[in-house]
Order: sequence, then C-alpha cells, then structure tokens
Amino acid sequence: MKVYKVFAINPGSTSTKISLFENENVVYTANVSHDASRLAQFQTISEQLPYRKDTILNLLKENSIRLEGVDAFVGRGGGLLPLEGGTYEVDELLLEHAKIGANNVAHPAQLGSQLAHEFKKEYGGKCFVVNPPDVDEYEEIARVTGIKEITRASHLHSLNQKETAIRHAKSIGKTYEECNFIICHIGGGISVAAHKKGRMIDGIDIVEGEGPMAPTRAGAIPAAPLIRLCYSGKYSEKEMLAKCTKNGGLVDHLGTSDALEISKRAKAGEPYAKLIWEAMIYQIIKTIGSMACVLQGKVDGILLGGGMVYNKALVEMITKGCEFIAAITAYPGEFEMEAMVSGAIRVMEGMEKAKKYTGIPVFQGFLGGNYESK
Ligand SMILES: Nc1ncnc2c1ncn2[C@@H]1O[C@H](COP(=O)(O)OP(=O)(O)O)[C@@H](O)[C@H]1O
Ligand SMILES: CCCC(=O)OP(=O)(O)O
Repeated sequence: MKVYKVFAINPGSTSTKISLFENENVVYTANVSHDASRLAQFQTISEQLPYRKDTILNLLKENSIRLEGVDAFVGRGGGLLPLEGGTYEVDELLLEHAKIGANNVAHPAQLGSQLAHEFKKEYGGKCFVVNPPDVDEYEEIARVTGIKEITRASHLHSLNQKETAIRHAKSIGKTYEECNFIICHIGGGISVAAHKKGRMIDGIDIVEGEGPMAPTRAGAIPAAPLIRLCYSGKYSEKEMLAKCTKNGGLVDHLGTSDALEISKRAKAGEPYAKLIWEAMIYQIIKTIGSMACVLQGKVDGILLGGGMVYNKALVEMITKGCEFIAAITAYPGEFEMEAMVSGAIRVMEGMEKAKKYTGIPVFQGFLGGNYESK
C-alpha cells in the first residue's frame, strides 16, 4: 500500500488536538489546551477559526513540521444536518453548514472541517470529515417521543464509537457489520449507543439532554420539575440551557468537571462525592441495560472508551452491573485521531467511497418539525 500522509485536526471544548500520520504511524502529535477566558471572548464557535488556525500554525513552526506533500487533511466534523456514518468529502455546502452550525448545536467539532479546508487551500490534497457527531442512523421507532412536536435525533461521539467498534470486531475476527455492540464513551461527555450490524440504531442524544449525567452535562432530568424550574423566574433560557449542557452533572453537584478528582474524593470516603460518582456510574449501567433491550439481548460485546475508563473501579462497577448481558472490554482514552486518519485512508485506498454531504437530513421532522410517517 502507498504511504499516505494525513493531517488530522480535532477541535474540542477546551483543546485543539493535531496529528500528522504516515499510514498508521504517528509522525507528530500535539494537544494544546486553550485558556477558557480566551475562548469566551468569541461570540460564536466559528469566530474561533483564525485563533485556532494560528495556534496550529505556531505549533507546526515551533516543531519544524511541514505540511507539503500531505495527501489529506481531515477534521472532526460537526454543525451538520443528520447524516449517515462514513467519510465525507468537504465541499462548499458542508463548509457552509459547519460555519453556520446548521444543526443548531454549538460544538467546537464544527471547526474541524473549516480548519482542514484552510490547510487544504494552502497545501492541496484531499479534505474530509469522518463520522461527525451528527451521524444519525436511528431506526424510525427510536425517534418517537410522547410529544408530537419533539422528535429524537442522534448527537454523540460517533467518531470514537465507530472506530472502537471496527477495532473490537477485528480483534474477534469479525467485521463491524457482522456484530452487535453496546458502546459507551465515558469522557468529558458520556454517550451510550446500540450498534446493530454496523449501524447506530439507537443511543442517547447528549446535546439535547438524554442519558446519564456527565462531568459538564446534566443528562436526562424528569420533565415536570425541569419545566417548573424554567418558569420559576430564577433562571433565563440561556442559563437553563447552560445548566443542562455546560454546568450540569459533576459541575452542578461538586463544582468541578474533573472526574479524576471526584473519583479520588469518592474513594477517600467523602459522602457526597461518593454518592454522585456512583450515581453517574449507576446511570451509565441503566442506559447500557436499555440498549441491551434495543438489541433484543443479542449483544456481542459491551465496549467502554473515553478518559474515565482509565478508572478501574468504574470499569469494575459497570462489569458487575452489565456482565450478564455480554463481556465488557475497556478501551481507555480514545481513537479519534486514528479514526479520522483511517477513514481518510480507507477512501484514498478505494476500500470505501467518499460520501457527498447532501444537506438533506436523513429523516424528516428534524428540529421538531412535522414528522410524517412513511
Ligand atoms: N483514572 C481516572 N479516573 C477517573 N476519571 C479520569 C481518569 N483519567 C481521566 N479521567 C477523567 O476523564 C475526563 C476526560 O476524558 P476525555 O475522554 O479525555 O475527555 P474529552 O471528552 O474532553 O476528550 C476528565 O474528567 C478526567 O478527569
Ligand atoms: C455531540 C458532541 C459530542 C462531544 O464531543 O461531546 P463532548 O464535548 O461533551 O464530549
């Protein structure tokens, strides 16, 4: 196989990760943390583009990394309307949707395609996004809620979830398309999804407030008390949204999003920290159980990824709660950079076709519109 040079860019809420790969080998990798007060100066995510680009350029210069001859620039996608999983060529429409945040979800991942395109303009080569957080492969039945105007959609860590599935399937001598998995990403955000024969048929929409609480997200909250709080006069709409998606979960209860610190406080016997830490894990276990039912008990493995999976006690608790469903395998950390690079190489090698972003949501009724059953 030809040696492909691929540059991957992963903009996160507090960091920007970059990696230069030659096939599966890392030539250079870096993770820059951004000062929260610096990022807070930008009104919108897309306004951060020049700042994030300069950060990358400075890093490359300081480390004498040259991008001439790169075959593909890949970004973590985002800001897109619901689409199938895969590797997408970055074109005008995809860029426009990423720029405006067409999905109504402000997440730094939407800078990925924009940054990759900036570098492609200068150095040539291909430009892709791989399995953006907007990948939506839910079955029709999974979309229905008890309020007609509200339709469920999928926003989760598709990039890491799918790469974990591909790797685990390979490790057991199968393909992703031959297996059923329940996959949990347990990091800064927490997502759980049911993967059936290569498709994420149900999961939790972490952006819209489903699933377990997480370091900064509240997760699912009983609707009536939440509505009363919204109308209590204590909080504005913006504050309530932030309470659910930015300052909820561990931050709301314990004042920090650092799960490592909370796990240590829990282990040291601090009662409230122990309760919240264990409640978060309890909620993950319950969500895994619901996905087991989605898969009708036919589960080839429960796979755990994300930073918190470095915590042995967490893995043990999940194992105790869920091993009756299927074997648990821990993949601490994430494969996001590798996933972007592999997705680009699969396309350049002709193993997969690059998909074209149509801007047409894969299901009707997106953003709570009228959902007409087929
Ligand atoms: N050994 C550990 N025990 C508990 N939490 C941990 C451990 N190691 C890392 N974490 C937590 O994992 C979270 C970060 O996960 P990560 O997947 O790296 O996040 P991100 O979603 O930002 O990429 C942080 O809250 C960090 O404190
Ligand atoms: C849908 C966004 C997925 C994601 O990366 O969320 P976090 O930043 O909360 O991990």
